[in-house]
This record gives sequence, C-alpha cells and structure tokens, in this order.
Amino acid sequence: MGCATFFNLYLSCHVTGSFTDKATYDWSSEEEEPDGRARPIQVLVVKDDHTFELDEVALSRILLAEEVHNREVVAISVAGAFRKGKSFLMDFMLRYMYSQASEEWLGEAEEPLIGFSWRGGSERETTGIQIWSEVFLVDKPDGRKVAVLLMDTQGTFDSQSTLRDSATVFALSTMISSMQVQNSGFAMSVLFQSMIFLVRDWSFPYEFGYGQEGGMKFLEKRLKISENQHEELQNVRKHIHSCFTNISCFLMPHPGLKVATNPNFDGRLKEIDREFINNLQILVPWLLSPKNLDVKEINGSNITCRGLLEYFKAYIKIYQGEELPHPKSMLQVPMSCVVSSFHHYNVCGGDRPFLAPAELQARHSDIREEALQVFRGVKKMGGEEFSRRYLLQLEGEVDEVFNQYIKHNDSKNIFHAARTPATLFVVIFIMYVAAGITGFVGVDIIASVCNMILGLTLITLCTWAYIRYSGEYRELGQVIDQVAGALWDQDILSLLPHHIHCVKSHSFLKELTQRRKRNESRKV
Ligand SMILES: Nc1nc2c(ncn2[C@@H]2O[C@H](COP(=O)(O)OP(=O)(O)OP(=O)(O)O)[C@@H](O)[C@H]2O)c(=O)[nH]1
Ligand SMILES: [Mg+2]
Repeated sequence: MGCATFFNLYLSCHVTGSFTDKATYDWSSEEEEPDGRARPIQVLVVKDDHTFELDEVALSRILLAEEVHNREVVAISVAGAFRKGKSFLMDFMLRYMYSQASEEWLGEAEEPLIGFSWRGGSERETTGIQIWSEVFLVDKPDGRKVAVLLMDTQGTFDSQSTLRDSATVFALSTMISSMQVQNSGFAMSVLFQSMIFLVRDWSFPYEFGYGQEGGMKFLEKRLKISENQHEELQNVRKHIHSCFTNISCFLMPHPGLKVATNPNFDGRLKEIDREFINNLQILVPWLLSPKNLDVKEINGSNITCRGLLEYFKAYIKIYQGEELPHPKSMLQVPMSCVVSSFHHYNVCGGDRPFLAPAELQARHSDIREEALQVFRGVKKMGGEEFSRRYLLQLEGEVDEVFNQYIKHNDSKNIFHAARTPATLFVVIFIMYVAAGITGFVGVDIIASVCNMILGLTLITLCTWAYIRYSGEYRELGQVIDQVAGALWDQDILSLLPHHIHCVKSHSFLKELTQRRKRNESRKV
C-alpha cells in the first residue's frame, strides 16, 4: 500500500502542541527509496527455514540518525494474535503522530488508511518486525524531548509460523518496547513496562462499558483471586501485578461489518461504525499524548535510540540460539554493563591536560576493575559461558579505549612531540662536532662521511617539518618518527654533554620510556 498522498499531506502539517519538528532521513543507498518518504522498514526478517535475521543497516539508519541517536526512546508496539487489526490500529497511531495531536487528527471521512500494511482476508499480512522509518520527536511536559518509535509486529499463531517463531517475535518486540498494546485477550509471563490490554470487538457494553473505565473494571474482575481457583491461575494473577509497572485495559467496540467483511474496504472513516471512531478518539490520544509516553527503561536506566540498537543486537543473538530463553531473564542481558562501563572513561580525553603515564595507567586499572565489578554484580542470563563472552568483549573494548587514550595523552606531551626534531638536532650536532674534529686531525674521509650524514639529517629535518606543517606524505613522516624514536631509545642523548642529558632524565620522559618498554613486553 503506497504512502504517498497521506504522508505528503501530513508532512506539510503545521507544528503545534508539544510535538516538535520531525527528524529527517537520508535514504541514500540504492535499494532504499530515494525520495526520503517515511514508510515501514522491515528490521526483523523471519526466514523460510524459521531463522531470524536483523537488518542492522536499516535499523542503524533509523536509530542512529543525527537528530535522534542520543534521545531517550519511547518504543510502542502492538502485539497479539494475527488478523486482529493490529496494523490497522498502528496506522491510526501514525495519523495521530503526524497530525501533531491536533483535534482533527483522525483525518477526512473519505481518506484511505495507509502506513503499515494491513488488509482483510484470512492470510497473515505482517511478518517479523517493522519499524516506521520516521522517528517522532516529542516534548514531554517535564521538558524532555523524547524519540517515539512505532513498531508493527507479526501476529501470533498464524498457520505458517512455528510456535517458536511466534514466541520469538513476540518476546523480542516485548523486550524492545517501552509501551506494548496487547491486542485482544490476555498474555502473561513476561515483564513489561507499560502494558495495555486492548480488547477488540467488545460485545458486552452493558456489563462493562467501552473505554478505559470499563476496561479497568473488567480487568480487576478477571484478575481477582478467588479461593476455588486452580493454584496455577492464582499464581499468574499474583505474578502479573508484580511484573508490570503500569497495567491498564481498554474495551473497544466492533468497527462494523464493512470493516470486518468487505474485501474492498480501504480504511476510510465513512465506513467505520461511529462508536468505534468515538472510542478510537479516546484510545489513541490516551496512548500517545506526550505525558503518557513512557521512555524505555532497562535495569533502571533510560535508554536512548543508540542504546536500543545495542539491545536489539544483543537480544537477537540470544534468540538465534537453539533454545528459547525466558524473556523475563533477558532484561538482565549483560550488554547493559558493556554499554554503561564506557561512561567511566574520560580520564584524559577532550581538553584535559596531559596526565603522567603512570597515573593514567593507575586510573585505568581502577576504573577498569570498577567496570568489571559492575558487570559481575548485575544478574545475567545465559549462564557462565554466555556471560564470559560479554566479559571478554567488555575487557577488549575497555583496553582498546585505553590504547586510544594513551595515544591521545601522549600527543599532549610537549616533550614527546618534540622528540623527533630533538633527536635530529642531536645527530646534526654530533656530526658537526665529529666532522670538525676529524677534519682537524686530518682524517678527511671520516670528516666527509660525517658531513654527508649531517647534510642528510638536515634534509630529513626539513622534510619532517614540512610533513608536520602540511599534513602530506604522512607515511614518510611516520618512518622518520620511528627512526628518530629508535635512536632516542638507544640513548643517543647520553652522548651529549651533561646539561643536555638532564632533559632526558626528566621524569616525564623517563616514565614514557618505561611505559613504552612495559607495553612492548606485554605485547610479546
Ligand atoms: N473485527 C474487527 N476487525 C478489524 C478491527 N480492526 C481492523 N479490522 C479488520 O481486520 C482485518 C485485519 O487487519 P490487520 O490490521 O491487517 O490485522 P493484523 O492483526 O495486523 O494482521 P497480521 O498482520 O496478519 O497479524 C482488516 O480487514 C481490518 O479491516 C476490529 O477492531 N475488529
Ligand atoms: Mg499486521
């Protein structure tokens, strides 16, 4: 279903209320649509052999877009059995997001409903997980600007999927979302942040009225624990309250026979029952109004779009395994520690001054140990073996960052920067003196060799200065630095008179040399 007219119309909407400018996207690669128009992007593919594939490129493009990557994320999904109008509902949510919460968000009576693909019939439509390519930026009443992500997911229990497929997509979408609408019926056993039971085609308004109030009463009654209930049912009911931070229910009327049975129905409001539309007008703002948007939280911290990408990658790895892990335990995936540990690492970055290498090393060791402690301290799933993989990843990444810091720190050391010209000057000085002495004594051949070396060193020095100044021929510059470094390490300066030698005994340089040697022996 094409999105052109609808989204062109809405993209030109005036920005009002608490919704803010939308992020813009660059769909530049050839297989993507070049016009930058928003559309559903298939990020999780369930393949014919029942394996899963995450389209990291597409997902990164959405979540790492400049405007959103550092924003806290609200991820909204609708889950439930297949063919129950999930995508249909998501498209109304899109209308609401695009209309900037204006009164007329529902649109024109004759307008077809487009966005995530939906249709009638008994065959499933949505597969895997699709994300709307446009992430909406919304100002919450507390002043935070959050990124809202809409996710459409494959329905459960269709005839082509195994139970494992359904359970995996369901669990993944649950773990990734911060707000999940459970479309018709009840599902238990996983941890959610905000869980909204949406009962479709509610046909007993005389018992419990449509909407949220009736829904909550209905839910209370359903979750009531009575003496003569089976123990298992009692446990589920006890458990459910401890699992969900927010739990609510909404009873939705039937949309009318045209919606349910007419194969040519294209979603226009004119053909939907008034009662359904009235409740839709309550339901969607209730779900999506800025104050109700729930930022994704994992282990007590708010997650940004960038963080969500990491979690997506980590979760998919778990689900690619043979067994189906319990979704609840996935909340403690070790990745969170890997991600959070990097915040510690700014001991000498940015514009902080040069730090003595020994101190840098000491701070690194402390902070590294601290990060590993955090990692070990958090409950994790998947057993020792699985955690070890992440521990190694954490250690590797921390060490990598540390190496970068060493280089960065070194570049701030003025003596270090001056090492090459100092060495070359010393060579020139020594050659000059040697040529003078040997010439005076009459050993002309050695004197001319010394003069030749002197000349070559002088040329090298000029070349080095030019490379440093212009930034060209950097490889040659590196070779000169290496040769000068090697000479420096050969204690060339000890050939000099004592007062120059003192420069080298300066503690910075001493430590630099020691650290270099330590590093080299560690590498060996
Ligand atoms: N009975 C009923 N039908 C609905 C409702 N909302 C939408 N429909 C119809 O249900 C059919 C399926 O809609 P979809 O949105 O494609 O359903 P889905 O749950 O996304 O289906 P899958 O993607 O296959 O999982 C369409 O013909 C809609 O017109 C509703 O509240 N009640
Ligand atoms: Mg669907």
